[in-house]
Amino acid sequence: MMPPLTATRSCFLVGNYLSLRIFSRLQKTVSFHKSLPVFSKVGHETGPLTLTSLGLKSETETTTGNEKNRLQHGVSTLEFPKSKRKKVGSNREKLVAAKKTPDIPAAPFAAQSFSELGLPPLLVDRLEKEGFKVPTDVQAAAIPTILKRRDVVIQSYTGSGKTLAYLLPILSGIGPLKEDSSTFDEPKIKSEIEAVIVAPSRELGMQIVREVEKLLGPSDKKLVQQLVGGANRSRQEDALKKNKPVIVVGTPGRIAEISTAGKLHTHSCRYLVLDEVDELLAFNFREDMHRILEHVGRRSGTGQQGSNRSQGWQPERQTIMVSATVPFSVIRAARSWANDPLLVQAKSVATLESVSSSGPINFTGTTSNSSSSSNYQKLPAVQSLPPNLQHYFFVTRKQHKVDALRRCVHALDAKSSIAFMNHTKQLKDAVYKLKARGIKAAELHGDLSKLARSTILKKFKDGEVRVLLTNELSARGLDVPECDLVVNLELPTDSVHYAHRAGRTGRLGRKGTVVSICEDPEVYVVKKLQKQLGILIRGCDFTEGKLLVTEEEKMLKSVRQ
Ligand SMILES: Nc1ncnc2c1ncn2[C@@H]1O[C@H](COP(=O)(O)OP(=O)(O)OP(=O)(O)O)[C@@H](O)[C@H]1O
Repeated sequence: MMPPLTATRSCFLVGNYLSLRIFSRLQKTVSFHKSLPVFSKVGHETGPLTLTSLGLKSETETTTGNEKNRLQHGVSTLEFPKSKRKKVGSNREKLVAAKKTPDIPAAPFAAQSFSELGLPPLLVDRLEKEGFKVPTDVQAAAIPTILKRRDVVIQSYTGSGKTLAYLLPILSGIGPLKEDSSTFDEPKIKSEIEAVIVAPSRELGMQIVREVEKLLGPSDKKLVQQLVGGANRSRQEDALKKNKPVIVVGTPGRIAEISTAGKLHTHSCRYLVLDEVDELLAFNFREDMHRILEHVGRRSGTGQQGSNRSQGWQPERQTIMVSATVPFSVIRAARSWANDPLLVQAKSVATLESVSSSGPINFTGTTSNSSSSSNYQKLPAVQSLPPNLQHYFFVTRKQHKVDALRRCVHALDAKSSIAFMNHTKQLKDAVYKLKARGIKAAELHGDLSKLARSTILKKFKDGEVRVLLTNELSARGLDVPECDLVVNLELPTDSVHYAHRAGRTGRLGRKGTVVSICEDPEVYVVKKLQKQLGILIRGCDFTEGKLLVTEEEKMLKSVRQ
């Protein structure tokens, strides 16, 4: 269990960052397997806060953050004279309005239709029925590239539609919606999986399953099978046998377990997707990922396990790696695991060679030769964070944090909020306090059973829970479009975690607000995050039921008194 994020620990995280980089590098020199060189030392499938990404963290930092803020938010300064204190009530109204309207005017739509991307008519029809009419930018870039059978690394900001960006080309090639679906009913001698999708958490895995089921429709939904941890394994194995799915979606541990037991046949698999790939590089996934990478799409007799690379063997599969945050370790992994992969971003498709020559590809990326923390570069944070987010911080004492959260929810009239904490015990206390104050709150963390987690998530999605208190478990991939507020009740350990937490709101062009509630000694951490992300995080106060942008120094003084 990690200690609380105290000021001292924050100092350690940020101040001693260089030492951690060196430590991380030392670890990386100890490779577990030739083909798996990039696992960092920590991380958990069920998600207590980890330092995983410290080893992945950028050594770059914007020196012109204000310039970027001007561009992103239309504000010109970080200073807020008293005369410029303003209510954010208008933002609040817009948040509610954004929820009511089905149209998303700011959505990142590029191409006019899915059919112009080369998807089969059956699939396009199904998409239209499900309300997906126009592809997003990243879908417009990724779909034709994957259809051309290229391996890809897809990087685009949270909530930009990366899931469909890889699911649609896969469903064009396999299952009942594929181009020539008449061949789908061919009797199979042996049930073979054609696509394996790996996700770091059960929730994300289940979310992807639901997305595939939606597209396959009720009569064919058994063609996708979830293999997530925490669920009954023998039931999953029975379903594999009985339903003969073509797609499996799961967590690394469970997929590897069933594969090792000889009950998952993936040697002829055509697609391997690694969703949230930078998280999948974590140390605790290394053995399971090793198994998956070695067995998915590996035709028997074509290579010896563990020696494939040295013998020039290439797996006969398409490898698709996806995340909003793509550090250089992912690029290294892609070079090792994929076949001449391309980097697909919202408006570009490039070779990986172009990445290495131009340095980091986003704020979490580091070039292999950048070793000094003073070697900061400009950070295109916009690549990882949704464009319509407003970021604030509020300073208070530890014992007043939960009350600050309550005031924040009321001030913004937020209907659906996710509040992040780092430790389960404090999280439970916070839920208790919020409930005592009449707020519909619930907890979501790894100590709960899979069933309890799904029930709570459903309640949150249905609007029965107004504030969901959770930890890093929910920071990645969780898609609740209605979520209009993210609160960091405890600060994330670094900019990568901040980006994924923040990305739970403002999805697909919607507006969203992120408020970090911190103690006075932590303000410098917020400032550091602001710099690293290249965003403006404004000081705020909650007065008379409104969120007020404050004059930063004044607020700090009043808290210190
Ligand atoms: N073309 C589209 N039209 C309308 N809605 C879409 C479209 N593509 C995706 N969506 C919806 O947008 C939301 C966000 O998509 P998705 O979860 O794939 O984002 P993401 O980029 O993977 O985010 P994250 O990085 O947080 O995992 C989902 O609710 C999805 O159903």
